[in-house]
Amino acid sequence: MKIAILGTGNLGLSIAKGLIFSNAHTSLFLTKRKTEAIREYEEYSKVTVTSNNLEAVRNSDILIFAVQPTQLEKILEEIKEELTEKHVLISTVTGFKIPRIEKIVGEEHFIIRSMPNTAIAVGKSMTCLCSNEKGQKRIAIAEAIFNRLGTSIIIPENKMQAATVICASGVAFWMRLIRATSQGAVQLGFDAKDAQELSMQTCLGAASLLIESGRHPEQEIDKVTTPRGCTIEGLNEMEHNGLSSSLIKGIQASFKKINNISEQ
Ligand SMILES: NC(=O)C1=CN([C@@H]2O[C@H](COP(=O)(O)OP(=O)(O)OC[C@H]3O[C@@H](n4cnc5c(N)ncnc54)[C@H](OP(=O)(O)O)[C@@H]3O)[C@@H](O)[C@H]2O)C=CC1
Ligand SMILES: O=C(O)[C@@H]1CCC=N1
Repeated sequence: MKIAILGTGNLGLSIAKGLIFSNAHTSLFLTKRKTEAIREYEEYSKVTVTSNNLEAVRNSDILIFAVQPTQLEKILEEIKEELTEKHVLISTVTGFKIPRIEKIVGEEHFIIRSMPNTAIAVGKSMTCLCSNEKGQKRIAIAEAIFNRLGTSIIIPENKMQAATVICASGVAFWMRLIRATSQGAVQLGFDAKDAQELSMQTCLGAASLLIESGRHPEQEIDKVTTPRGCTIEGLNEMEHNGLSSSLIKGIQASFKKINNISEQ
């Protein structure tokens, strides 16, 4: 696949790393205006680093846009005359809806919105996808790319904001939970390095149990909570202090904010 990432910042570079390390491209163009920070990626085979978006578009079939929301309109205006029927446009830009993209480049193009997360750099992104009507014919290409870099699901566009909160912001939420449990482990006597290892691996194991068994979290909790034991003691103390409620409220606040941003 001839792929271009237009806007190789945090997310764009995470996608690039995932593509490079899974050998998913036949050529990969990485663009940004100040290229010094990503110049080293030219060492990888079939990777071109450039500030020239038009060159990247001309030489690629799949265009992944990973600029900030305020930068997307400008870049679409810049490249729209270069678009042909071979191009599949995949936007990762938060809150920038498909009709707005169509208004700039035209409805005749294959347009897909994707919401990956930064775990794409290690091939573990949960990515949500949706498309315009035309794009339905090419969404399998986006699935193929993002399934190499984790897991993907197709959702209606009106759920993209919610998906952003749960999956993209979600990485930050889970990081805090890992940090908090590491801090707890340090207080119980582990050094910081071991504490983080215990916390990360336990988190991975818990998620893997659910993924592999298909069971509900409470079924797994029942297996751990010995009557009158330490697990239920700790769990109930966390709930008295609002663990579940605080997470749900945080998710709601995040969702409210994302809806406000995309109305602006
Ligand atoms: N971070 C995340 O977890 C997620 C982010 N997103 C979305 O992805 C998008 C990117 O986010 P993020 O990576 O964090 O943002 P960054 O600011 O890190 O990256 C944007 C990049 O775009 C480059 N850029 C800006 N204008 C142009 C241009 N005209 N031509 C070429 N490159 C350009 C910038 O570099 P330079 O200034 O050198 O040009 C910068 O490196 C956002 O819309 C965000 O909402 C979506 C899912 C998850
Ligand atoms: O925090 C944000 O607004 C963006 C969207 C999801 C991840 N980063």
